[in-house]
Amino acid sequence: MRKIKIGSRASELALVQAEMIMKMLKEKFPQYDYEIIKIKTLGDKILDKTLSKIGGKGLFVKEIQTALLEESVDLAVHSMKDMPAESPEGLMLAAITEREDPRDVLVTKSGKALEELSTNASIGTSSLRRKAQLLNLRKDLVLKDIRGNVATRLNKIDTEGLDAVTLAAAGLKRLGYDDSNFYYLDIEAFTPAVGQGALGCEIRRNDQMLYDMFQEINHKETYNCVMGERVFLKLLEGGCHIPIGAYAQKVGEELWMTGMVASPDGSEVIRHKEKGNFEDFLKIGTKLAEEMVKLGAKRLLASCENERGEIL
Ligand SMILES: NCc1[nH]cc(CCC(=O)O)c1CC(=O)O
Repeated sequence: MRKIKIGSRASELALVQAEMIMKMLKEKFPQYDYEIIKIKTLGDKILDKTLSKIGGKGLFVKEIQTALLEESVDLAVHSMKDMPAESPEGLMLAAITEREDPRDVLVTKSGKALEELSTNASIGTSSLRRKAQLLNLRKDLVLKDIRGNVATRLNKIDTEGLDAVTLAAAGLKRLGYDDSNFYYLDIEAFTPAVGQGALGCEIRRNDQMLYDMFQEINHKETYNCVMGERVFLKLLEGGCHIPIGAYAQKVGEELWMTGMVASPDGSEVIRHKEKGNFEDFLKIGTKLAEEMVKLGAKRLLASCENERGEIL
């Protein structure tokens, strides 16, 4: 009997996510054995530098992809937000599961709204996208770089004396945090990261059995939305770290997608919406990128040569 080995980062969130996928597999395919194998990635080992300085988002997935290629695991569960634009040769994305809440959350001790924070309040985040959008809404805010897993970042409200931290709702919810001190940032005014809230299942391209199994696990609606967002990201970002985000959703029989590009100081934010037939997700992502270039996204992108940072 085949045993399916699932590779996961060792963080609490990554393990919860790997367990969610394992449970879905077990329910549909109880005839197989499953095991989660923890893998330490470079992004987990280096906690004292901002991510961009050590190589960007691929850091969280590279070791797991190597384990897949070497066949020490058969499946990798990733946050789609952390996945580079393309899978390495020999691997493929077999499924994307139903999206959790895509919004970002401001966490304070007492559940304050963004408008309620005092002047010059300090907020912990290392994400260029979150920094730019926070500053765009409140230019008095003082942004502090923080790294580490979700629990570590939440603790920094106390340990570093911050007024708030911003995190993805999806991670907080999956970890079971009580949301009484959450302030959900409005998705129209605060664009999520591409793929935020969605999980991707990566396999070896030649693993027909797992490929077939995952056709029953894939969430078509989330798949179209996230793949559309990723086309937008690939066309605009081009390996350059700038504040960028996108969010697509199904509305009736249509797909509506919002794109966002900003200057790192938040003084300029360009947002634009495109919509079209739900199956035309690649076209819509492409059109959105083209329209945003016309609106000045190129000029903001050009500034990235001197402004490098984390994009997540
Ligand atoms: N950058 C790490 C990361 N990757 C995915 C999530 C959240 C879960 C998700 O988006 O699915 C997080 C934590 C966070 O940004 O708060």
